[in-house]
Amino acid sequence: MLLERRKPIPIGEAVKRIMENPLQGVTEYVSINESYGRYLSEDLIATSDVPHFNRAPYDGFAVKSSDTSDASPTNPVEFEVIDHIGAGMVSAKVVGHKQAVRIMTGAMMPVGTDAVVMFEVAKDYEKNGLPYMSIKRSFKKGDNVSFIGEDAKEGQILVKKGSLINPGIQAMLATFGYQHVPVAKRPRVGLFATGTELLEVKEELVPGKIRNSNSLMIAAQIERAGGIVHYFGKLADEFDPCYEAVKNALNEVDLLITTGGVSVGDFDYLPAIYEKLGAEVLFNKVSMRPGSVTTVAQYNEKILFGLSGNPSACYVGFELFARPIIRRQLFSKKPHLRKEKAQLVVDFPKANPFTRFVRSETFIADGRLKVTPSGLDKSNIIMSLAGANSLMILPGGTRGFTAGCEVEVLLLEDQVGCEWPW
Ligand SMILES: Nc1nc2c(c(=O)[nH]1)N[C@H]1C(S)=C(S)[C@@H](COP(=O)(O)OP(=O)(O)OC[C@H]3O[C@@H](n4cnc5c(N)ncnc54)[C@H](O)[C@@H]3O)O[C@H]1N2
Ligand code: MOO
Ligand SMILES: [Mg+2]
Repeated sequence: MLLERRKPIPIGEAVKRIMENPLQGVTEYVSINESYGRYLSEDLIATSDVPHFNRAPYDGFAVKSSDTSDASPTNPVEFEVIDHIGAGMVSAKVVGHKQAVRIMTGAMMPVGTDAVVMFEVAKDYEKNGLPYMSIKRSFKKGDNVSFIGEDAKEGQILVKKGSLINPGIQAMLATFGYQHVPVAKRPRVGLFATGTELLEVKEELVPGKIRNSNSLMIAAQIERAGGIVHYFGKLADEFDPCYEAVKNALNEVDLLITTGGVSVGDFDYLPAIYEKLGAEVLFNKVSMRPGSVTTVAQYNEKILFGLSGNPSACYVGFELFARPIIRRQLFSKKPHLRKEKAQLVVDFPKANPFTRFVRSETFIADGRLKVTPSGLDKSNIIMSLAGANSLMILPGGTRGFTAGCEVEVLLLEDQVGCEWPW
Protein backbone atom coordinates (compact mmCIF):
# COMPACT_ATOMS: atom_id res chain seq x y z
CA MET A 1 0.00 0.00 0.00
CA LEU A 2 1.44 3.35 -1.02
CA LEU A 3 1.39 5.84 1.85
CA GLU A 4 0.00 9.25 1.05
CA ARG A 5 2.77 11.86 1.33
CA ARG A 6 1.75 15.00 3.16
CA LYS A 7 3.33 18.32 2.34
CA PRO A 8 3.93 20.45 5.46
CA ILE A 9 3.02 24.11 5.23
CA PRO A 10 4.33 26.92 7.46
CA ILE A 11 2.28 27.68 10.55
CA GLY A 12 1.49 31.24 9.45
CA GLU A 13 0.09 29.97 6.17
CA ALA A 14 -2.04 27.39 8.03
CA VAL A 15 -3.52 30.04 10.32
CA LYS A 16 -4.13 32.34 7.36
CA ARG A 17 -6.10 29.68 5.49
CA ILE A 18 -8.39 29.18 8.48
CA MET A 19 -8.89 32.90 9.04
CA GLU A 20 -10.03 33.32 5.43
CA ASN A 21 -13.24 31.60 6.50
CA PRO A 22 -15.98 34.27 6.62
CA LEU A 23 -17.42 33.26 10.03
CA GLN A 24 -18.17 36.45 11.98
CA GLY A 25 -19.64 37.30 15.35
CA VAL A 26 -23.35 37.57 16.05
CA THR A 27 -24.88 39.89 18.66
CA GLU A 28 -27.28 38.81 21.36
CA TYR A 29 -28.62 40.80 24.30
CA VAL A 30 -28.21 39.51 27.81
CA SER A 31 -29.30 40.93 31.12
CA ILE A 32 -26.56 42.96 32.77
CA ASN A 33 -26.71 40.40 35.58
CA GLU A 34 -25.37 37.81 33.15
CA SER A 35 -22.93 39.95 31.21
CA TYR A 36 -19.82 39.45 33.35
CA GLY A 37 -17.27 37.37 31.43
CA ARG A 38 -18.95 37.94 28.08
CA TYR A 39 -17.49 39.97 25.17
CA LEU A 40 -18.98 43.32 24.14
CA SER A 41 -20.30 43.20 20.58
CA GLU A 42 -20.62 46.99 20.34
CA ASP A 43 -18.53 49.90 21.59
CA LEU A 44 -19.66 51.02 25.05
CA ILE A 45 -20.80 54.64 24.77
CA ALA A 46 -21.50 57.05 27.64
CA THR A 47 -25.26 57.76 27.55
CA SER A 48 -24.90 60.72 29.94
CA ASP A 49 -22.28 62.82 31.69
CA VAL A 50 -20.94 61.25 34.88
CA PRO A 51 -21.68 62.74 37.29
CA HIS A 52 -24.63 64.45 35.66
CA PHE A 53 -24.83 67.13 38.40
CA ASN A 54 -22.17 68.92 40.43
CA ARG A 55 -21.86 67.18 43.76
CA ALA A 56 -20.07 67.18 47.07
CA PRO A 57 -17.18 64.71 47.35
CA TYR A 58 -16.98 65.23 51.15
CA ASP A 59 -19.25 65.58 54.14
CA GLY A 60 -19.25 69.25 55.14
CA PHE A 61 -20.82 72.59 54.22
CA ALA A 62 -21.59 73.94 50.75
CA VAL A 63 -20.71 77.64 50.54
CA LYS A 64 -20.21 80.44 48.04
CA SER A 65 -16.40 80.74 47.81
CA SER A 66 -16.45 84.54 47.54
CA ASP A 67 -17.93 84.68 51.08
CA THR A 68 -14.79 82.97 52.44
CA SER A 69 -12.15 85.32 51.06
CA ASP A 70 -11.61 87.24 54.33
CA ALA A 71 -11.39 84.14 56.53
CA SER A 72 -8.07 83.59 58.32
CA PRO A 73 -6.84 82.14 61.63
CA THR A 74 -7.28 85.53 63.26
CA ASN A 75 -10.48 86.37 61.44
CA PRO A 76 -13.05 83.51 61.50
CA VAL A 77 -15.98 84.04 59.12
CA GLU A 78 -19.41 82.90 60.26
CA PHE A 79 -22.12 81.27 58.12
CA GLU A 80 -25.77 80.64 58.89
CA VAL A 81 -26.61 77.00 58.05
CA ILE A 82 -29.94 77.14 56.23
CA ASP A 83 -30.46 73.54 55.09
CA HIS A 84 -29.27 69.99 55.66
CA ILE A 85 -29.06 67.45 52.81
CA GLY A 86 -27.76 63.95 52.26
CA ALA A 87 -26.97 62.09 49.02
CA GLY A 88 -30.09 61.78 46.89
CA MET A 89 -31.65 64.93 48.34
CA VAL A 90 -31.84 68.24 46.51
CA SER A 91 -31.98 71.48 48.50
CA ALA A 92 -34.87 73.76 47.57
CA LYS A 93 -33.05 76.74 49.07
CA VAL A 94 -31.09 79.37 47.19
CA VAL A 95 -27.98 80.03 49.23
CA GLY A 96 -27.41 83.73 49.94
CA HIS A 97 -24.60 85.86 51.38
CA LYS A 98 -22.80 84.16 54.35
CA GLN A 99 -25.17 81.24 54.22
CA ALA A 100 -24.25 77.54 53.98
CA VAL A 101 -25.93 74.17 53.53
CA ARG A 102 -24.88 71.17 55.58
CA ILE A 103 -24.16 68.63 52.81
CA MET A 104 -23.12 64.98 52.70
CA THR A 105 -20.89 63.18 50.17
CA GLY A 106 -22.74 62.58 46.91
CA ALA A 107 -25.40 65.26 47.40
CA MET A 108 -26.05 67.81 44.65
CA MET A 109 -24.48 71.23 45.18
CA PRO A 110 -27.23 73.71 46.19
CA VAL A 111 -27.94 76.70 43.93
CA GLY A 112 -25.57 79.55 44.78
CA THR A 113 -22.73 77.39 46.15
CA ASP A 114 -19.42 76.57 44.48
CA ALA A 115 -17.19 75.04 47.18
CA VAL A 116 -17.37 72.54 50.00
CA VAL A 117 -15.85 73.03 53.44
CA MET A 118 -15.03 69.67 55.04
CA PHE A 119 -16.35 69.14 58.55
CA GLU A 120 -12.76 68.81 59.77
CA VAL A 121 -11.96 72.50 59.02
CA ALA A 122 -15.26 74.00 60.22
CA LYS A 123 -16.53 74.76 63.70
CA ASP A 124 -20.28 74.31 64.05
CA TYR A 125 -22.43 75.57 66.89
CA GLU A 126 -25.86 76.98 67.71
CA LYS A 127 -26.89 80.57 68.31
CA ASN A 128 -30.42 81.35 69.50
CA GLY A 129 -31.34 77.77 68.65
CA LEU A 130 -30.18 78.16 65.04
CA PRO A 131 -27.25 76.32 63.42
CA TYR A 132 -24.11 78.23 62.45
CA MET A 133 -20.56 77.37 61.44
CA SER A 134 -17.36 79.31 61.04
CA ILE A 135 -14.13 78.81 59.12
CA LYS A 136 -10.62 80.21 59.45
CA ARG A 137 -9.41 79.85 55.86
CA SER A 138 -10.59 80.86 52.41
CA PHE A 139 -11.81 78.58 49.58
CA LYS A 140 -11.62 79.01 45.84
CA LYS A 141 -14.45 78.45 43.40
CA GLY A 142 -14.61 74.70 42.70
CA ASP A 143 -12.70 73.64 45.85
CA ASN A 144 -13.94 70.20 46.87
CA VAL A 145 -16.56 69.94 44.14
CA SER A 146 -17.00 66.92 41.89
CA PHE A 147 -18.00 68.46 38.56
CA ILE A 148 -20.46 67.38 35.89
CA GLY A 149 -18.68 65.11 33.38
CA GLU A 150 -15.45 64.77 35.35
CA ASP A 151 -15.70 60.97 35.13
CA ALA A 152 -17.18 60.66 31.62
CA LYS A 153 -18.71 62.89 28.97
CA GLU A 154 -21.90 61.96 27.17
CA GLY A 155 -21.19 60.36 23.78
CA GLN A 156 -17.64 59.27 24.64
CA ILE A 157 -16.58 55.79 23.48
CA LEU A 158 -15.32 54.23 26.68
CA VAL A 159 -14.69 50.57 25.86
CA LYS A 160 -14.13 49.01 22.44
CA LYS A 161 -16.23 46.16 21.15
CA GLY A 162 -14.61 42.78 21.58
CA SER A 163 -13.53 43.60 25.14
CA LEU A 164 -14.05 41.03 27.85
CA ILE A 165 -16.55 42.40 30.34
CA ASN A 166 -14.67 42.71 33.63
CA PRO A 167 -15.97 44.02 36.97
CA GLY A 168 -15.09 47.61 35.99
CA ILE A 169 -17.03 47.37 32.73
CA GLN A 170 -19.96 45.92 34.71
CA ALA A 171 -19.90 49.13 36.79
CA MET A 172 -19.88 51.26 33.63
CA LEU A 173 -22.75 49.34 32.07
CA ALA A 174 -24.82 49.90 35.20
CA THR A 175 -23.83 53.57 35.37
CA PHE A 176 -25.09 54.16 31.84
CA GLY A 177 -28.32 52.23 32.24
CA TYR A 178 -27.49 49.25 30.04
CA GLN A 179 -30.02 46.86 31.50
CA HIS A 180 -29.58 44.66 28.43
CA VAL A 181 -26.05 44.37 27.14
CA PRO A 182 -25.07 43.64 23.52
CA VAL A 183 -22.60 40.77 23.69
CA ALA A 184 -21.14 38.31 21.23
CA LYS A 185 -23.15 35.16 20.97
CA ARG A 186 -20.85 32.40 22.16
CA PRO A 187 -19.90 30.15 19.26
CA ARG A 188 -21.04 26.57 19.80
CA VAL A 189 -18.09 24.31 19.29
CA GLY A 190 -18.78 20.63 18.69
CA LEU A 191 -16.37 18.08 20.10
CA PHE A 192 -15.75 14.35 19.50
CA ALA A 193 -12.99 12.21 20.90
CA THR A 194 -12.07 9.27 18.68
CA GLY A 195 -10.25 6.15 19.73
CA THR A 196 -11.16 2.54 20.50
CA GLU A 197 -8.69 2.75 23.38
CA LEU A 198 -10.65 5.41 25.23
CA LEU A 199 -12.29 4.77 28.60
CA GLU A 200 -14.70 7.04 30.41
CA VAL A 201 -13.25 8.92 33.36
CA LYS A 202 -15.08 6.70 35.85
CA GLU A 203 -13.85 3.44 34.32
CA GLU A 204 -11.08 1.26 35.78
CA LEU A 205 -7.86 0.97 33.80
CA VAL A 206 -7.46 -2.24 31.75
CA PRO A 207 -4.50 -3.28 29.55
CA GLY A 208 -4.29 -1.33 26.29
CA LYS A 209 -6.89 1.26 27.24
CA ILE A 210 -6.54 4.79 28.62
CA ARG A 211 -8.96 7.33 30.01
CA ASN A 212 -10.18 9.95 27.58
CA SER A 213 -8.45 13.07 28.82
CA ASN A 214 -8.49 15.14 25.63
CA SER A 215 -12.24 15.80 25.77
CA LEU A 216 -12.03 17.39 29.17
CA MET A 217 -8.92 19.30 28.23
CA ILE A 218 -10.35 20.72 25.02
CA ALA A 219 -13.70 21.47 26.63
CA ALA A 220 -11.83 23.67 29.08
CA GLN A 221 -9.82 25.26 26.27
CA ILE A 222 -13.03 26.03 24.36
CA GLU A 223 -14.44 27.72 27.44
CA ARG A 224 -11.23 29.63 28.06
CA ALA A 225 -11.39 30.87 24.48
CA GLY A 226 -15.00 32.01 25.04
CA GLY A 227 -16.96 29.30 23.22
CA ILE A 228 -19.70 26.91 24.35
CA VAL A 229 -18.82 23.23 24.31
CA HIS A 230 -21.18 20.81 22.63
CA TYR A 231 -19.71 17.45 23.53
CA PHE A 232 -21.01 14.70 21.28
CA GLY A 233 -19.16 11.90 23.08
CA LYS A 234 -16.42 9.48 22.12
CA LEU A 235 -16.29 7.28 19.07
CA ALA A 236 -14.52 4.00 18.44
CA ASP A 237 -12.14 3.90 15.46
CA GLU A 238 -14.71 2.57 12.96
CA PHE A 239 -15.32 4.36 9.71
CA ASP A 240 -19.11 4.22 9.23
CA PRO A 241 -20.23 5.29 12.71
CA CYS A 242 -17.58 8.02 12.76
CA TYR A 243 -18.61 9.30 9.34
CA GLU A 244 -22.31 9.41 10.30
CA ALA A 245 -21.59 11.06 13.64
CA VAL A 246 -19.42 13.79 12.09
CA LYS A 247 -21.89 14.42 9.28
CA ASN A 248 -24.83 14.77 11.67
CA ALA A 249 -22.91 16.93 14.12
CA LEU A 250 -22.20 19.44 11.36
CA ASN A 251 -25.91 20.30 11.29
CA GLU A 252 -25.64 21.56 14.86
CA VAL A 253 -22.42 23.56 15.05
CA ASP A 254 -20.21 25.89 12.99
CA LEU A 255 -16.96 24.57 14.38
CA LEU A 256 -16.37 20.87 14.93
CA ILE A 257 -13.34 19.56 16.74
CA THR A 258 -12.24 15.95 16.73
CA THR A 259 -9.21 14.54 18.48
CA GLY A 260 -7.34 11.52 17.23
CA GLY A 261 -7.48 9.49 14.06
CA VAL A 262 -5.90 12.15 11.91
CA SER A 263 -2.51 10.68 11.10
CA VAL A 264 -1.58 7.90 8.67
CA GLY A 265 -2.47 4.88 10.82
CA ASP A 266 -4.74 2.08 9.64
CA PHE A 267 -7.47 3.23 12.02
CA ASP A 268 -7.00 6.96 11.46
CA TYR A 269 -10.26 7.64 9.63
CA LEU A 270 -10.58 11.43 9.70
CA PRO A 271 -8.83 12.00 6.33
CA ALA A 272 -11.20 9.52 4.65
CA ILE A 273 -14.20 11.07 6.41
CA TYR A 274 -13.31 14.52 5.05
CA GLU A 275 -12.96 12.99 1.61
CA LYS A 276 -16.33 11.22 1.71
CA LEU A 277 -18.01 14.37 3.03
CA GLY A 278 -16.57 16.33 0.13
CA ALA A 279 -14.96 18.76 2.58
CA GLU A 280 -12.14 20.99 1.33
CA VAL A 281 -8.96 20.13 3.24
CA LEU A 282 -7.15 23.40 4.02
CA PHE A 283 -4.02 21.55 5.16
CA ASN A 284 -3.06 18.20 6.63
CA LYS A 285 0.50 18.81 7.73
CA VAL A 286 2.09 21.83 9.39
CA SER A 287 5.79 22.36 9.94
CA MET A 288 5.44 22.54 13.69
CA ARG A 289 5.95 20.31 16.70
CA PRO A 290 3.83 19.07 18.31
CA GLY A 291 0.72 18.90 16.18
CA SER A 292 2.30 18.45 12.77
CA VAL A 293 -0.53 16.13 11.72
CA THR A 294 -3.23 18.68 12.54
CA THR A 295 -5.71 18.68 9.68
CA VAL A 296 -8.28 21.39 9.06
CA ALA A 297 -11.08 21.14 6.53
CA GLN A 298 -13.99 23.31 5.49
CA TYR A 299 -17.47 22.17 4.60
CA ASN A 300 -20.25 24.65 3.78
CA GLU A 301 -18.33 27.39 5.60
CA LYS A 302 -18.15 25.17 8.68
CA ILE A 303 -14.70 24.35 9.93
CA LEU A 304 -13.60 20.87 10.94
CA PHE A 305 -10.55 20.80 13.16
CA GLY A 306 -8.89 17.39 13.09
CA LEU A 307 -6.65 17.74 16.10
CA SER A 308 -4.10 15.10 16.91
CA GLY A 309 -4.92 12.46 19.49
CA ASN A 310 -1.62 13.02 21.25
CA PRO A 311 -2.55 15.25 24.19
CA SER A 312 0.11 17.94 23.87
CA ALA A 313 -0.28 18.07 20.09
CA CYS A 314 -4.03 18.37 20.54
CA TYR A 315 -3.65 21.17 23.08
CA VAL A 316 -1.27 23.20 20.91
CA GLY A 317 -3.35 22.62 17.78
CA PHE A 318 -6.40 24.04 19.52
CA GLU A 319 -4.64 27.18 20.75
CA LEU A 320 -3.01 28.00 17.42
CA PHE A 321 -5.83 27.11 15.04
CA ALA A 322 -9.23 26.98 16.77
CA ARG A 323 -8.87 29.76 19.35
CA PRO A 324 -8.43 32.63 16.85
CA ILE A 325 -11.60 31.87 14.90
CA ILE A 326 -13.55 31.58 18.16
CA ARG A 327 -12.16 34.92 19.31
CA ARG A 328 -13.03 36.52 16.00
CA GLN A 329 -16.62 35.45 16.56
CA LEU A 330 -16.35 37.26 19.89
CA PHE A 331 -15.55 40.46 17.94
CA SER A 332 -11.92 40.48 18.96
CA LYS A 333 -9.60 42.53 16.75
CA LYS A 334 -6.69 40.65 18.30
CA PRO A 335 -7.85 37.05 18.17
CA HIS A 336 -4.47 35.32 18.33
CA LEU A 337 -2.43 34.47 21.40
CA ARG A 338 -0.40 37.42 22.61
CA LYS A 339 3.27 37.16 21.70
CA GLU A 340 6.03 38.53 23.93
CA LYS A 341 9.77 38.15 24.28
CA ALA A 342 11.20 36.31 27.27
CA GLN A 343 14.56 35.09 28.47
CA LEU A 344 15.07 31.32 28.40
CA VAL A 345 16.39 30.26 31.82
CA VAL A 346 17.53 26.70 31.01
CA ASP A 347 19.36 25.06 28.12
CA PHE A 348 17.16 23.45 25.50
CA PRO A 349 19.66 21.34 23.54
CA LYS A 350 17.27 19.32 21.36
CA ALA A 351 17.27 20.64 17.77
CA ASN A 352 14.31 20.11 15.45
CA PRO A 353 13.76 21.04 11.81
CA PHE A 354 10.19 22.17 12.61
CA THR A 355 9.16 25.20 14.70
CA ARG A 356 8.49 23.98 18.21
CA PHE A 357 5.82 25.18 20.63
CA VAL A 358 7.12 24.14 24.01
CA ARG A 359 4.64 24.06 26.89
CA SER A 360 6.20 26.50 29.28
CA GLU A 361 5.90 28.54 32.40
CA THR A 362 6.48 32.23 31.76
CA PHE A 363 7.10 34.31 34.87
CA ILE A 364 8.41 37.67 35.96
CA ALA A 365 11.71 37.79 37.83
CA ASP A 366 14.11 40.70 38.33
CA GLY A 367 11.67 42.90 36.44
CA ARG A 368 11.68 40.88 33.24
CA LEU A 369 9.84 38.07 31.54
CA LYS A 370 11.51 34.67 31.81
CA VAL A 371 10.50 31.27 30.54
CA THR A 372 11.19 27.63 31.32
CA PRO A 373 9.63 24.43 29.92
CA SER A 374 6.84 23.15 32.17
CA GLY A 375 7.73 19.49 31.63
CA LEU A 376 8.77 16.92 29.06
CA ASP A 377 8.62 18.15 25.49
CA LYS A 378 6.97 15.23 23.69
CA SER A 379 3.61 15.28 21.95
CA ASN A 380 2.19 12.34 23.94
CA ILE A 381 2.90 14.02 27.28
CA ILE A 382 0.03 15.21 29.46
CA MET A 383 1.78 16.30 32.65
CA SER A 384 3.63 19.27 31.13
CA LEU A 385 0.28 20.91 30.38
CA ALA A 386 -0.70 21.59 33.98
CA GLY A 387 2.03 24.16 34.60
CA ALA A 388 1.89 25.69 31.12
CA ASN A 389 0.77 29.30 30.97
CA SER A 390 2.53 29.84 27.65
CA LEU A 391 3.98 28.22 24.56
CA MET A 392 7.62 29.00 23.92
CA ILE A 393 8.32 29.33 20.20
CA LEU A 394 11.60 27.72 19.21
CA PRO A 395 12.30 28.20 15.50
CA GLY A 396 13.27 25.08 13.55
CA GLY A 397 16.95 24.51 12.77
CA THR A 398 19.96 22.37 13.47
CA ARG A 399 20.99 23.83 16.82
CA GLY A 400 19.49 23.85 20.27
CA PHE A 401 19.01 26.87 22.52
CA THR A 402 21.04 27.96 25.54
CA ALA A 403 20.05 29.56 28.82
CA GLY A 404 20.03 33.36 28.64
CA CYS A 405 18.92 33.65 25.02
CA GLU A 406 15.83 35.58 24.09
CA VAL A 407 12.85 33.64 22.76
CA GLU A 408 9.27 34.41 21.86
CA VAL A 409 6.39 33.15 23.99
CA LEU A 410 2.65 32.94 23.35
CA LEU A 411 0.70 33.73 26.50
CA LEU A 412 -2.20 31.34 27.11
CA GLU A 413 -4.02 33.15 29.90
CA ASP A 414 -3.75 36.66 28.52
CA GLN A 415 -6.87 38.57 27.44
CA VAL A 416 -5.29 41.22 25.22
CA GLY A 417 -4.29 38.99 22.32
CA CYS A 418 -2.38 39.73 19.17
CA GLU A 419 -3.45 40.86 15.72
CA TRP A 420 -1.22 38.54 13.79
CA PRO A 421 1.51 36.66 15.56
CA TRP A 422 3.59 35.29 12.67
N1 LIG B 1 3.95 6.52 10.53
C1 LIG B 1 3.61 7.64 11.16
N2 LIG B 1 3.08 7.55 12.37
C2 LIG B 1 2.74 8.67 13.04
C3 LIG B 1 2.95 9.93 12.45
C4 LIG B 1 3.50 9.99 11.16
O1 LIG B 1 3.70 11.07 10.59
N3 LIG B 1 3.79 8.83 10.56
N4 LIG B 1 2.63 11.04 13.16
C5 LIG B 1 2.76 10.91 14.59
C6 LIG B 1 2.33 12.11 15.21
S1 LIG B 1 3.34 13.44 14.98
C7 LIG B 1 1.22 12.17 15.97
S2 LIG B 1 0.90 13.58 16.83
C8 LIG B 1 0.28 11.07 16.09
C9 LIG B 1 -1.10 11.55 15.75
O2 LIG B 1 -2.00 10.53 15.85
P1 LIG B 1 -3.55 10.71 15.58
O3 LIG B 1 -3.91 12.12 15.54
O4 LIG B 1 -3.88 9.87 14.44
O5 LIG B 1 -4.19 10.19 16.92
P2 LIG B 1 -4.44 8.68 17.37
O6 LIG B 1 -3.65 7.78 16.51
O7 LIG B 1 -5.86 8.47 17.47
O8 LIG B 1 -3.82 8.74 18.82
C10 LIG B 1 -2.51 9.12 19.07
C11 LIG B 1 -2.17 8.94 20.55
O9 LIG B 1 -2.99 9.76 21.34
C12 LIG B 1 -3.76 9.02 22.29
N5 LIG B 1 -5.09 9.60 22.41
C13 LIG B 1 -6.00 9.67 21.43
N6 LIG B 1 -7.13 10.22 21.87
C14 LIG B 1 -6.94 10.51 23.14
C15 LIG B 1 -7.77 11.10 24.15
N7 LIG B 1 -9.03 11.49 23.87
N8 LIG B 1 -7.28 11.26 25.39
C16 LIG B 1 -5.99 10.86 25.66
N9 LIG B 1 -5.16 10.33 24.75
C17 LIG B 1 -5.63 10.12 23.51
C18 LIG B 1 -3.82 7.66 21.67
O10 LIG B 1 -4.10 6.65 22.60
C19 LIG B 1 -2.46 7.53 21.02
O11 LIG B 1 -1.50 7.16 21.96
O12 LIG B 1 0.58 10.03 15.19
C20 LIG B 1 2.00 9.71 15.13
N10 LIG B 1 2.16 8.60 14.30
O1 MOO C 1 3.60 16.46 15.38
MO1 MOO C 1 2.86 15.15 16.31
O2 MOO C 1 1.57 16.03 15.91
O3 MOO C 1 2.65 15.82 17.84
O4 MOO C 1 4.32 15.04 17.18
MG1 LIG D 1 -3.24 7.73 14.67
